[in-house]
This record gives sequence, C-alpha cells and structure tokens, in this order.
Amino acid sequence: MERKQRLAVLGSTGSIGTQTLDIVRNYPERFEITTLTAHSNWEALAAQAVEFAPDNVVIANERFYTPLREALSSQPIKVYAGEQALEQVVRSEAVDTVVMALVGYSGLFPTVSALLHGKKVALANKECLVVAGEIITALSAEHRAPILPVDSEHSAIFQCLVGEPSPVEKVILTASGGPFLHKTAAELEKVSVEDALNHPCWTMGAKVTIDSASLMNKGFEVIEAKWLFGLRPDQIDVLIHPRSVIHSMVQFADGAVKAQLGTPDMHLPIQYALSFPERMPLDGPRIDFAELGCLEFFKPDTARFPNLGLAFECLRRGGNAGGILNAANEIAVAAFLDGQIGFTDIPRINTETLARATAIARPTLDQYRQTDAEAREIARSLLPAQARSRNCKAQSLNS
Ligand SMILES: NC(=O)C1=CN([C@@H]2O[C@H](COP(=O)(O)OP(=O)(O)OC[C@H]3O[C@@H](n4cnc5c(N)ncnc54)[C@H](OP(=O)(O)O)[C@@H]3O)[C@@H](O)[C@H]2O)C=CC1
Ligand SMILES: CC(=O)[C@@H](O)[C@H](O)COP(=O)(O)O
Ligand SMILES: [Mn+2]
Repeated sequence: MERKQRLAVLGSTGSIGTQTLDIVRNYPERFEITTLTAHSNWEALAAQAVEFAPDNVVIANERFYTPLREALSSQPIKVYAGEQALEQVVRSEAVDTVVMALVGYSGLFPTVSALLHGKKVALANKECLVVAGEIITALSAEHRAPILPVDSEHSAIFQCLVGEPSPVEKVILTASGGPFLHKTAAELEKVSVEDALNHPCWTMGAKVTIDSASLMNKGFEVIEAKWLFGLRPDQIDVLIHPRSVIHSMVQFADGAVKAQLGTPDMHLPIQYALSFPERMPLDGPRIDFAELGCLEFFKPDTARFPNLGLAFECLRRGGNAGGILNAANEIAVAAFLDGQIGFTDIPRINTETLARATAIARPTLDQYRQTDAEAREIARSLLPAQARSRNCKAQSLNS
C-alpha cells in the first residue's frame, strides 16, 4: 500500500484550512496531518489537534501559547508559538506537502522556507506571489518543489493545461464582480462593511472577501497567474462572470478555448492540488446546465474599481511594486473592516502608497521586508488620525 501523504496545514482554522481538513476526513487512508497552525484561535486549533493527532501545532500569536499548551497537555503533541516557528515546522522530514492557507504577507516566509526544503506546496496564499513571485517561482524551480495552485481560477487554468503541449495564447480569468458589481461610483462611497462581506457566490475569510468586492482580489490573481504560468501582462484578460460557474479559461494559438466549470466550492481545487495527477471522488452538488440557462459576461470597469488597474500597473513596473500594493491594501482593508475608513478609501490609499514608496527593481528578500514595512507606514499615515493609532495598536497586538 502507498504511504500516506503527510500534510502541514498552515492556517488550519481558516476557510481554506478547515476545508482541507474536510478532505483529510474523507480520505484518512490517503492523508495524515503532521502540523496544524492558527494565529489566535487556539480553541479551534486545540480541537483540530485532538481530532487529527499531528506531531506539532503552532500558534503564531504568542499570547495564546499558554492556554493552547494547557489544552493539549494530555496529548503527545509539541506546541510551538511565534511566526518563526511557522518557517521551522514546514522543514520537517515528516512533511511531504505544505497546504499554504495563511492570509496575506504572513504566508511569504513560510512558503519560502517550504520551497527551500523541497516541499510540495498546495498554494492558496496568493499574496506571496504578489509580493515576491519572482523569488518564489525561482525557488520552486531550483529546489524541484512543485507549486500546485489552490485558488479556484488558477486551479481551473492548471486543469485546462494538464496534458496540453501547446503554448498558451492567453488566459481569461473570470471574476464574479463581487457584491457591488452594479453600484455607481457615488453608491460605492456609502457601502457598509456588512454589504462588502456579503459575497454573491463564495463563503471565504474576511480579507479575501473584501478584496473580491474591491476587485483587488482579481488584480492579485492577475499577478498570481503571471508567475504561476509564466505569462506576459497582455496574455491575461479579466472577464466579469457573475455566477462563477466558469472558473477560468485558456485560449490557444488556433483560437480554441478550454474552460473548467464547477459549482462554487473550494473543496475541489484543494483536493485536486493534493491528489494531482489523480482525480478523487468528491460528493456535492453538480452543475445542472438546463437550470443554468444563459451565462453572462462583461468587461470589468477599472474606473469604479481602480484596484484592478493598479495590479496591472504593478505588473508593468515589476520589482517591489506588488509588495507595496499588497502592504497598502492590508492596512486599508483592516481599517475598512474596523469601520475607520470607507470602501472607496481602499483604492485611494493603495494608489497613494504606490506613488510614494521607494521603488526597487530587483529586490532581495530582505528588501521585500523593508518594502513591506515602508509601505505599511505610508499607508497608515494616510488613515484618519484616530484610525492610525488603532491600526498601530492592532498591529502590536498581533505580533
Ligand atoms: N477562502 C477561500 O475560499 C479562498 C481563499 N484564498 C486565499 O487563501 C488564503 C487564506 O484565505 P482564507 O482561508 O479565506 O483566510 P481566513 O482568514 O479564513 O484564514 C486565515 C488563516 O490564517 C491564520 N492567520 C491569519 N493571520 C495570520 C498571521 N499573521 N500569522 C499566522 N497565521 C495567520 C488564521 O488563524 P486564526 O483563525 O487564528 O485567525 C487562519 O487559520 C488567502 O490568501 C486567500 O486569498 C484563495 C481562494 C479562495
Ligand atoms: C474562490 C476563489 O478563488 C476566490 O478568490 C474567488 O475568486 C473570489 O471571487 P471573485 O474575486 O471572482 O469575486
Ligand atoms: Mn480566486
């Protein structure tokens, strides 16, 4: 019998993390868990650890080390805390595959560490490619550490390309358009956090849901596609497709277009990244084409949703531009979720930070760190005074 695939699930308490554990539950003969991690939700992490009996767990926020350790005191499970521990656990001999389900910049250095140690990475964390795609893809090639896309659009493209020897003419990334697809610029000024969190098709973590509403998510996915599939900016199109049935498409030199379709359920792309090249059975609803009727498509509007244009600008600029945009966006989204700024302040802060931060053409990893710190500082300075101090407080609580 084949040995089980041993998984380190980073961000196991989140949306992608918990759906990964559903797959492990369905296929205990195929997968076992070596590592589970969370940021603050130590109770959920402890419950997962009792169920899946990993070798170790990491709580990134050190403030929750003691309660987690106490909760697991009767278990033969090592308990670590802090961000450095995330980089260490992925290196273990006992890990075959790292499921990278951390959100934001926090995914960058653990991904680097996993690739440096030749691990297969099932990658949901698109931000690490937005910030440092050149280094990430170079490490993957150098250390023969494959990156399997989990993001639904990139999994769709990957599925269209399996066994396909011909070069790609272009890819068409589909976008739901989010909850504000038909809002006017004036209406966008007044939308609430609750409205923005109400995604029409997908249930996801808060940060990516806000990014979907502002089209920052699609912009990040354009950059992600460039690095995953080695594309030029003019080979990447974005198409609004509100029902999210077609997850993305690939066009070839003879004009043929392949698409991958499915219900909006992340279990499929996560499972495919883990089982590739095999497809394993997955229960759940199937598309009823007769019921679907017609599918709609529109061009995106970058005047109402400037974040998409900013991402294309970052592709053209290269260097550390993606790192600046990502850092600004993380500050702006946190402030929006905290009720401190309006929805349209997000692209405003992103635009202004991109204009002000120091551009570096070929950054090292250390320079990516400096860029992240500088861009966060600039973005914070653009928040209203009251939000600025709250944002700094939230940052220090997180560390
Ligand atoms: N959700 C989805 O359907 C999709 C998500 N993605 C991408 O996958 C990634 C994860 O998204 P999602 O699962 O929605 O996010 P969630 O917010 O649901 O989960 C994030 C996970 O990371 C942990 N975490 C948060 N901040 C930190 C930090 N600073 N250091 C260490 N751990 C941290 C959280 O721990 P805790 O629970 O303790 O806060 C949680 O386990 C994102 O990059 C997103 O863009 C891509 C496609 C679809
Ligand atoms: C499920 C997934 O992959 C998300 O990244 C999704 O793409 C969000 O939807 P939109 O960004 O298209 O609204
Ligand atoms: Mn996506």
